Amino acid sequence: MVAIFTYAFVSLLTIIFSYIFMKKNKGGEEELHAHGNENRAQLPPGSLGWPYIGETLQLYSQDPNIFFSARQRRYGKIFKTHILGCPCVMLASPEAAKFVLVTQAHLFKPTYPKSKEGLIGPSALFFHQGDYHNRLRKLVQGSLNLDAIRNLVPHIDATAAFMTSESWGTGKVINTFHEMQKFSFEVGTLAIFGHLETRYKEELKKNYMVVDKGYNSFPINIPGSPYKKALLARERLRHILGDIIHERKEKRLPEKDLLGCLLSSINGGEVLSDDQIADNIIGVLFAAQDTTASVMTWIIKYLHDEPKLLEAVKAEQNAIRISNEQGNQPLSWAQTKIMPISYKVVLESLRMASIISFLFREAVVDVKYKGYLIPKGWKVMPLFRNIHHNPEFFTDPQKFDLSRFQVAPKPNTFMPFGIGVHACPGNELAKLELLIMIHHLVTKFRWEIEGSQSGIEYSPFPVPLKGLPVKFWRLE
Ligand code: HEM
Repeated sequence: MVAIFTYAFVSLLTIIFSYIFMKKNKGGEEELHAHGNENRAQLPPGSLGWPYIGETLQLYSQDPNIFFSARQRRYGKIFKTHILGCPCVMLASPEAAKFVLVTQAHLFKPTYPKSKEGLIGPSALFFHQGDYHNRLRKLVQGSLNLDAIRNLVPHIDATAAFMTSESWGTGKVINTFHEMQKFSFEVGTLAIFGHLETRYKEELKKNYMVVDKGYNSFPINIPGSPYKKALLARERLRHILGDIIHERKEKRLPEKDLLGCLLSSINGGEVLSDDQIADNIIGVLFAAQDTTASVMTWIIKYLHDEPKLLEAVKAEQNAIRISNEQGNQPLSWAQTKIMPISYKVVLESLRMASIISFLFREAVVDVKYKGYLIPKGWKVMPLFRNIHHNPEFFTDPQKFDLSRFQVAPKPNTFMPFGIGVHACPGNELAKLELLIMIHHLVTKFRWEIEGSQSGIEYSPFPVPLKGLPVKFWRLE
């Protein structure tokens, strides 16, 4: 009964949401007719579903991966659909992903619902193309390059040690995803601010969590709704960031963290405004936290499910721990570079979980690709997960198998961090923090997954059901 009500409720919300979205995007349908018969014939195969709602209900009433792979089986690697009020072209081939994200990236712009843009901040780099994006991207990349992150190793190591010592190890059930969110938030703030006073960090964390919750909720701006609460928390975040920015400006210290890079940027005599800086800080926190936390949660599950592999990872990490006087010395940058088994665990987990299953772009002009028309205004979605799970590129794709990374995957078949001008500038930091967390987990704990339920929930990234409840016991 509850399931029927939930389904009916979700369906109703979906219809309302589709309608609102559709009104905003009415260009899509009109575009389709404006092209006339000749071009209409060139649209990719696939179904646009029912009038107005398209295939939105089908997408939301099942696992999205099944929705996409069923259509790929039926129509091939390029197909059209209509979801959330938008006509879309789905692309499940490496060549098509490269076309949209790299070689012809100027024909496609990033696109996000306005409600989400408002929560992060309109000046965050991932909403932009062109000069402003280039400028911001250089700054973000500069603060996350290898030289910058190698200095973070002792701090990430200390954070992982502290977090796993706090409440773990007593056999109490913990929500793995929530714990990993705390960890990735700490690492994110390290990269952004270096050392930040605890009172600021606590305020940021408290309000950021409300924003994060609202981001994943239905965007209805009425008092008490998670979305409204998130908007209010976003305002508070802006104030806190305003104070931090002000303090940093007063100190006039040339820091190399992201805030330092943003503050010292001068372009044609112009500095970035405090709003631009705040939007980009919230943007990076957003890009860094749930992504890394979801992948770490999957790693804990995969290692649990593969006992032999877990033993091999333990042997690799214990050798390092012994050379560090049983963990009394911190991990070094050089040591994080000699973890070949653990590194492949990270890569294979990124492939298996494909937590960013697809990206959204929008065609800025009519585009022809492989004889098909992608009309201006249509959404275009490179389907990473379909590519990562295609047996043409990864044999027996459902199997967790490190040997597939013995050689580099074929070009554009492995894109967990995207490709092209918007590819993830935090990818090295993400892999580094995952390796450091693996080191602490396998050398100090054994763990059991609580309950027998398997399944996936979306928050919005896929994570094991209920955030993977796990009992950890200390090894010593
Ligand atoms: C395992 C963890 C992560 C995954 C899977 C991931 C994945 C991605 C992907 C696929 C994109 C491309 C989006 C697009 O093309 O539209 C992206 C962009 C981005 N990521 Fe990550 N990311 C992760 C962690 C991080 C971390 C730790 C940071 C920062 C500390 C970060 C910062 C960013 C930023 C700022 C962008 C936007 C870049 C731009 O638009 O130019 N990410 N990420």
